Amino acid sequence: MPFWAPQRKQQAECGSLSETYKPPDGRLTKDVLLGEGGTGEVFKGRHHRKGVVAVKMANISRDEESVCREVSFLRKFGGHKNVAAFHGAYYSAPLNECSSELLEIVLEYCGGGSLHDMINSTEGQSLRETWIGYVCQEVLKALKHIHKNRAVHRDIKSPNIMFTEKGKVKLIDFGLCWDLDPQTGKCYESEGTVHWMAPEAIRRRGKPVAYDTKCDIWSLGITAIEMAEGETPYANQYPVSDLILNNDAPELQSKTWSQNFVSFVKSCLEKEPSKRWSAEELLQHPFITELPPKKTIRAEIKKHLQVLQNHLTKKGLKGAAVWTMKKLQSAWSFCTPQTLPEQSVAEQMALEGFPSY
Ligand SMILES: Nc1ncnc2c1ncn2[C@@H]1O[C@H](COP(=O)(O)OP(=O)(O)OP(=O)(O)O)[C@@H](O)[C@H]1O
Repeated sequence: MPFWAPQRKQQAECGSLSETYKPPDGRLTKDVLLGEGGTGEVFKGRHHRKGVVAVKMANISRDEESVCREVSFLRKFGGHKNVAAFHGAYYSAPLNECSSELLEIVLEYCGGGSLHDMINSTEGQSLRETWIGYVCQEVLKALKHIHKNRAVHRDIKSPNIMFTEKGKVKLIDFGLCWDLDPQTGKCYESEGTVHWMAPEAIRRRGKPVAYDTKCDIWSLGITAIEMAEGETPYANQYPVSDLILNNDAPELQSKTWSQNFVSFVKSCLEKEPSKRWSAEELLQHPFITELPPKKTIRAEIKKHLQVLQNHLTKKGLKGAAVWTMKKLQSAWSFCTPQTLPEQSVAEQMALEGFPSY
């Protein structure tokens, strides 16, 4: 059992987890690693009924409570069209004494990658304004639904916003999602990823925090700046939490953005939460209502994602080819006193089926 595994007093609890999350009644395979977070690795896989899926290998030995909470929120919100659909969670017993108990959380596969990756691999790290509006609109729809159900996501940021291959927008990572207190409508734990956190959700020394659904709206405003300018405010500054607390609300830096976009960001980034717009109100903001037809934007994004994907594949193959070339060169230089001329290596690689560039 790993050192971080909580001591489980009741064996029954363990038994009940395997009872609640029975193994799939068919095949669930995992192949390519898609990403990794604090909860565990995420693989591309195949589900016997759902076809291609994403499988999040959540480590329950490390933090059972938060994994089970994430599953319950996925169950609750996974039916919304802007949330990666939830297809089930399956218990996986530790393989040996050193491995952990896992819950295999099966989700809709988002083959277009994350918004974070898209921003970083787009030239100038800046997205078109209409694309930014479209992403915000889709995230706002998910947030309106979550907030109506008196919950907060608390981790809205570009790595948690995914695209399908068709350019649809899906929210992931409900690990920090929380039900608001039924009496007060507030949340009292300071949680989130600091660069995207609303000022009221950041703990000031010695003072308790209390915040509501508006914390997600602030994070969306920061994500909008990220899409426009390639990075969050205070990206390379320290300490970020003090800067968020003590400075005026961040704004778009460039003067080239439209008035509608500037006003949208301002409505998301009001430091006073009661003045900050709600998801429902923002869906009526002209930046959103005056967007071109969704079909048009989605087609543009789909094409862009394909170009990025092709570029990455090429780069990946090229990387593999260079690695093989170096390996072959070192192997041959070991056998023969002289290093083989590059052309011979290239010929050998062609024989091995590597494409030429
Ligand atoms: N449904 C999905 N389809 C495709 N890729 C996914 C999917 N879900 C997650 N990923 C990939 O796996 C990564 C980690 O996923 P996720 O954010 O859910 O994990 P986490 O452990 O909760 O992360 P964190 O530590 O940031 O909270 C994502 O950034 C993304 O690249």
